[in-house]
Amino acid sequence: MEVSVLIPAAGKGERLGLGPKAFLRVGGRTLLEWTLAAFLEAAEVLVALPPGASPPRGLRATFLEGGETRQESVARLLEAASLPLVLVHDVARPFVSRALVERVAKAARAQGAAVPVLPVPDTLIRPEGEAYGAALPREALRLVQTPQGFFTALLREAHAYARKQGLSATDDAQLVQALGYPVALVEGERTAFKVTYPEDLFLAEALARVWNGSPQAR
Ligand SMILES: Nc1ccn([C@@H]2O[C@H](COP(=O)(O)OP(=O)(O)OP(=O)(O)O)[C@@H](O)[C@H]2O)c(=O)n1
Ligand SMILES: C[C@](O)(CO)[C@H](O)COP(=O)(O)O
Repeated sequence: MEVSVLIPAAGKGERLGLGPKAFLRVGGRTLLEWTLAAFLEAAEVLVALPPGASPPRGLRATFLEGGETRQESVARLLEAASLPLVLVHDVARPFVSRALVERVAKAARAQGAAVPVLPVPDTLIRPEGEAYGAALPREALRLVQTPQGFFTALLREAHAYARKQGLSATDDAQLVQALGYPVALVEGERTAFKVTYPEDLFLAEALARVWNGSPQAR
């Protein structure tokens, strides 16, 4: 697939508390190894590692040092990208299917920017102090995932604009939207959840035992 895959993997994993998640082993493989399995057809894979981390041997990827924030890590990965389409995917989402990768790549190739989203399965509220507060219209809301796909030139422009304006965001789509460029939505996958908190390891260990690259339950 003629895309540059950018894997921000330089995070400290502070909420999980077990060090950088890229090297966390689940089901006998690191999260980085699980993640790279979905991108074997990509023409180029670039991975941002924590400062001082030794690049793992035997993996088909180019490694560079990440930055202080996810946004800075992606900016550094972007500098090294050589193809006109990029997919940006968190190493913290190791169980990503090739079907999702292809779905995002297809939409990004057609529209310039695309991200996977999921409906919100729980009631969502805006608390008022310690009180319940107000319920939000969850049917109008979506959970955003990665991989996020973009024309490389568009994402470079978005990061340059963000640097100039002092904008920071939790994902790349927000930076592209800040340029006034529409971001398309495609169906995400609940199995592409982000390993963030200790309890997520129960889910990751269980999924690792049955994961065959497809998000469909047996
Ligand atoms: N300076 C940073 C911070 C985050 N990331 C990456 O961004 C993705 C999503 O971030 P998150 O889940 O928050 O990972 P961490 O930053 O490691 O987690 P925490 O916030 O709990 O420290 C992860 O793949 C992480 O490695 C990165 O490349 N560079
Ligand atoms: C990019 C992302 O995975 C989209 O949902 C999310 O914003 C990353 O958040 P984090 O706090 O950096 O884990």
